[in-house]
Amino acid sequence: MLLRLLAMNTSSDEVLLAATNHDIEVLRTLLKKDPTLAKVQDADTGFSPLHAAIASCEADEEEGEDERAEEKAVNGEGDAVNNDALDEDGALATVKLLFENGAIWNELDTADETPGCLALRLGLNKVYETIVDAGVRAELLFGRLDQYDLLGDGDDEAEEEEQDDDAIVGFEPSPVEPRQKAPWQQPNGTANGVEAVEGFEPAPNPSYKIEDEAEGGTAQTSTTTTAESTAEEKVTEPVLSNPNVNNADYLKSELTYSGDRLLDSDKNAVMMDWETEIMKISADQLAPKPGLRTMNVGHGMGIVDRMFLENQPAMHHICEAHPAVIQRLKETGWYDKPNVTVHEGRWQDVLPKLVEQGVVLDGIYYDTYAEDYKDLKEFFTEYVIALLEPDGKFGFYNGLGADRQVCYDVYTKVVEVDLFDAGLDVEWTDIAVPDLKSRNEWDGVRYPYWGSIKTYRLPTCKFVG
Ligand SMILES: C[S@@+](CC[C@H](N)C(=O)[O-])C[C@H]1O[C@@H](n2cnc3c(N)ncnc32)[C@H](O)[C@@H]1O
Repeated sequence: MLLRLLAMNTSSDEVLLAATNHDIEVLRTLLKKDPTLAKVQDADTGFSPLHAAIASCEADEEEGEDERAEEKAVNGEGDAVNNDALDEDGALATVKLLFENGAIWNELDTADETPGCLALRLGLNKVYETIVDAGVRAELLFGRLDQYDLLGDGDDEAEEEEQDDDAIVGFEPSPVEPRQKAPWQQPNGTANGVEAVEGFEPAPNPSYKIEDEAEGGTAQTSTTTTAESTAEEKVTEPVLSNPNVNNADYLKSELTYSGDRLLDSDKNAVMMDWETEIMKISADQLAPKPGLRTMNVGHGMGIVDRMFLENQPAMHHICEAHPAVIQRLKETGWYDKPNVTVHEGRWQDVLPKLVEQGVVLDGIYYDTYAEDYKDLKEFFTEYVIALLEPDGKFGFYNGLGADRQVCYDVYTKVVEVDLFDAGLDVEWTDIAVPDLKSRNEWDGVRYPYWGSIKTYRLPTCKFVG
């Protein structure tokens, strides 16, 4: 890569080369002239300067096996292995400088790796942690901006509707994990088809844009970055490739219960039997003894509701919005079970009524489908705090960013901060994710998730004491 870049002479190439060489002085000069250069991408590899700074710590492909073995012996398995690898500090300084200039933490290269994926794969732990921190700051910042954007003046319905239809680029829903969508997840899940969220430091020229979603949701995002182009010049047409990714469309779609899974009409897994252990531990954490008052939002296959009932609650509320699932609840006798109340409708409509009625609960679980992080946030900021006993517990299905480790790590921290803002402390219980691929769990499912993630982090939240 180094040689190829040497032959180039545009500002983009210069910045990629300086990043590759961890040449802080040159990089600083280039970025001072044009900070948007922190966001360029190499046309062939899709490398951003962040990728370049990290990738130069990787062993050369031409390097012989013997040399590599020798270096591994010196550096230890899993550590970065070539001479440049010894310059993790250089990579770290470069990465920090790039973030200060608005580099994008979750940009994908053509090999479908973000800078964080690369750092993790190469064992560059300090760089990885810096990227996670930058991702957290960027996501928190955009979360706040999103909130601010949605506030509007509050008295113009047309304006509010319009705002709902707008999308900040980088906040597109994703079919990669439709159960819970983190804002950055790209519409079609392909490499380079992503318009990502900026780095944490306010860039001199903020480059996120508000764009109207295309009607019908059928095309793809395309991002073109030429050697001289900037983030502002990227051509982005974010639209949905999956008609079921928003909650309203999902609730109108057909569902299929087939043995060990519940699929939507696009063959996305709404719920799968392998998640039983997660449901069991969640119910046990939230209602550890008989006689408690519990609620589950999102019935799905009814697994977590069965687990709640095993713990003999004094009352158990179920809130479910999909007509096919409600039909199933009727057919399988849930309406007749003692101490169970089924609430038909979206939690957004049901919960305000429960608050009004003065319902108080000891345990609340949230596991819906085709909703975004901001829905989960609204759920705990508005309703958990209104319905939960002072010593009650709240849990949710934690699949945010579960398609890659760096995103999962970022959202673990983002949700922790937002929970704390809402007055809730979270404790994580680690559960090993089974090897779903070798068990053929994804056969017949459109978008597998939990791909590379080995540990599910199960949240149990209590009011800050
Ligand atoms: C992933 S499944 C829940 C699986 C469940 N935890 C289990 O153990 O089987 C999600 C459920 O949430 C329901 N749902 C989606 N959006 C909803 C909303 N806004 N309000 C209430 N239920 C919703 C879906 O119809 C679906 O039944």
